[in-house]
Amino acid sequence: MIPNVLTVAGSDSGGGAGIQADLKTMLALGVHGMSVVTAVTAQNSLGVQGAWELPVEAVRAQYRSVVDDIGVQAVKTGMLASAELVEAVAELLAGTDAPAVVDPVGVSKHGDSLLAASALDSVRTRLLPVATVATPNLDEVAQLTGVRVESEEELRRAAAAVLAYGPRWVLIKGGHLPGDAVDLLTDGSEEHWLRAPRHDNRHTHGTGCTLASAIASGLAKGRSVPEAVTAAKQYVTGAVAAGFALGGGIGPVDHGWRFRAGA
Ligand SMILES: Nc1ncnc2c1ncn2[C@@H]1O[C@H](COP(=O)(O)OP(=O)(O)OP(=O)(O)O)[C@@H](O)[C@H]1O
Ligand SMILES: Cc1ncc(COP(=O)(O)O)c(N)n1
Repeated sequence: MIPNVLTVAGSDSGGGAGIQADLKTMLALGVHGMSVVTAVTAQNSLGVQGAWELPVEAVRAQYRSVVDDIGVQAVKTGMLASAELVEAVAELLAGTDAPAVVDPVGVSKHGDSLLAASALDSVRTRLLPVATVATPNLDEVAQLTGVRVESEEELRRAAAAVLAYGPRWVLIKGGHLPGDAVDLLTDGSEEHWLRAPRHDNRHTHGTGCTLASAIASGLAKGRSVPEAVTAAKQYVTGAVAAGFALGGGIGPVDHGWRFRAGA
């Protein structure tokens, strides 16, 4: 049986992040990918030129179509744009019997806002409590909790501040710190440090989406959270190492790096 994984996220016309990154990751990791589109962005390697949210009923209808007929073994959320969409998706997740990986996408790599400031409170109080794993980057940690991380030691304080909102596990992504690419996974009692060499590659568009979708794919296959996160980190590290120059700015990671390595 091939597990079904659902992404609830925004479309990236450039194909490097969002829904497109999620579905490519799912194909590469051997699960069946499905999508609920929350917003459409006009986006490329230079930034986000425009963004349009879908009506909340369109998001609910897509979700119900997939879950009620096909069924899901894991869900991943990404760009949710507004408080109304965050709250609707949190309610849908709460009624779904599958693990949820919540990537609380706030700002794109180019600094374009992908979430209204008025939605932050709904992320804290409605979305994070229904997450099996929340995967904020350091900017999102600062936005959501006020904790600013400038060194590896401070990742622990960031994790505690996010866990206080109720996700079962948190993976704090230290990709924006200098030095090794170090992330901290914890549920408040166990700690797992995930360390990979930093690849000196500026083509890192979509790393966060790719990592969260890879975790959801592992959970859908029945792996534990630490096992799924460890495998996902290996996949994203290889994808960053192979990332390619596309357009005039920050190119995408290579979701197909394992196929090419084996070709
Ligand atoms: N240059 C790099 N080399 C190796 N790993 C990296 C690099 N940059 C980021 N990572 C890893 O990629 C994953 C995503 O981390 P990052 O902090 O970039 O997330 P993000 O900012 O949410 O990504 P996104 O660009 O999708 O918003 C983490 O496991 C991080 O350690
Ligand atoms: C639709 C969508 N979702 C998520 C991201 C974050 O990815 P990045 O930080 O690499 O720009 C994005 N740029 N676009």
